[in-house]
Amino acid sequence: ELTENSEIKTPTHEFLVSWSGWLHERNGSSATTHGLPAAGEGALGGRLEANSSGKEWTATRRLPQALIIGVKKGGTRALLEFLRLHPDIRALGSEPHFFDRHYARGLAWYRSMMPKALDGQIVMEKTPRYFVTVETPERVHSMSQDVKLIVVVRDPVTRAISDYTQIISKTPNIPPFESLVFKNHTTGQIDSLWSPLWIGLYAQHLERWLAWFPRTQIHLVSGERLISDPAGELGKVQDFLGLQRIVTDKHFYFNKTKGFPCLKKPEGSSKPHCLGKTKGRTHATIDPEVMQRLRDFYKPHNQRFYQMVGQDFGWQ
Ligand SMILES: Nc1ncnc2c1ncn2[C@@H]1O[C@H](COP(=O)(O)OS(=O)(=O)O)[C@@H](OP(=O)(O)O)[C@H]1O
Repeated sequence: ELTENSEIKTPTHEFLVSWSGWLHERNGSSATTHGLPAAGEGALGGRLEANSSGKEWTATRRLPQALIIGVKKGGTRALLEFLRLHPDIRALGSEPHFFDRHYARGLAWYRSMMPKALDGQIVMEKTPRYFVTVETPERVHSMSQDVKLIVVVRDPVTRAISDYTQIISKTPNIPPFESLVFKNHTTGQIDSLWSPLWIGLYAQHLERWLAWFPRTQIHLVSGERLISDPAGELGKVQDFLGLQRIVTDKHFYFNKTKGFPCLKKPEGSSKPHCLGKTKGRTHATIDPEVMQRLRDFYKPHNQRFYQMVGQDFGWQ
């Protein structure tokens, strides 16, 4: 199910998402691709029907022009699903893990995984692990110097607990969060190399990206605001991508049972839709003292991150 973190295992096109069956609201504009009829992947696979102007449009597989590179548990799936409502975005549903795991397969393979797109449409994918893998920035840069990079960041303490919640759901016998956090329980030294904590050292990871890409090419999304004001965050992402603001507050509703914003009409459907069960899980209650230790630990790292990006995310 594409709302999960399904990873591409074999070079197959079966994972490719289909073009929207849902006609997007588009401010009455008849601009370029917005004027196309909704069509299935089959229709996009070859030549599309001639449109009203009698012109033919051919969709091709292209390398992505935008990537959601992280962070794991930041809200990357929500962002991708929301962006997908935009008729000028063609997004791969699963995580291809090209730059971190399947790089040896080559760019032709990577391109073949991408959904077909028309001229003017932006092709994108999300693999949250890219943000923290050392070799990725250089590899992405060698594919394209102009690629637009998006990072969804979330309070690193909450993010770590979210990560742990996923780990324990798969490996129920692992020790409690409170004991994994410390390298040495007696001294209270934090184990910053434990993956759920290490991923939250955003400044450290971002620094590696900034060695290859200018700051202007990296857009940061607040994972918290993506929940409290999805339309506001989506507006900024659309601006960053140079797109018309088509995904707006009209597309969202707050689902009280889920406790998260959901889509009134997701891509390819006319029914309201929330993300799957693994998104928006109930977190374990963590010892408040350990929480405070973690907040203290992240404080200087967060401050450095705010300075680097020129934005204060307000994490405590
Ligand atoms: N609209 C909406 N619905 C459900 N969940 C939402 C939404 N927006 C953001 N989130 C938050 O997304 C968190 C999962 O992040 P990711 O999708 O980046 O996770 S993953 O890295 O792909 O595993 C997930 O983390 P948990 O709450 O810990 O499950 C959510 O808090």
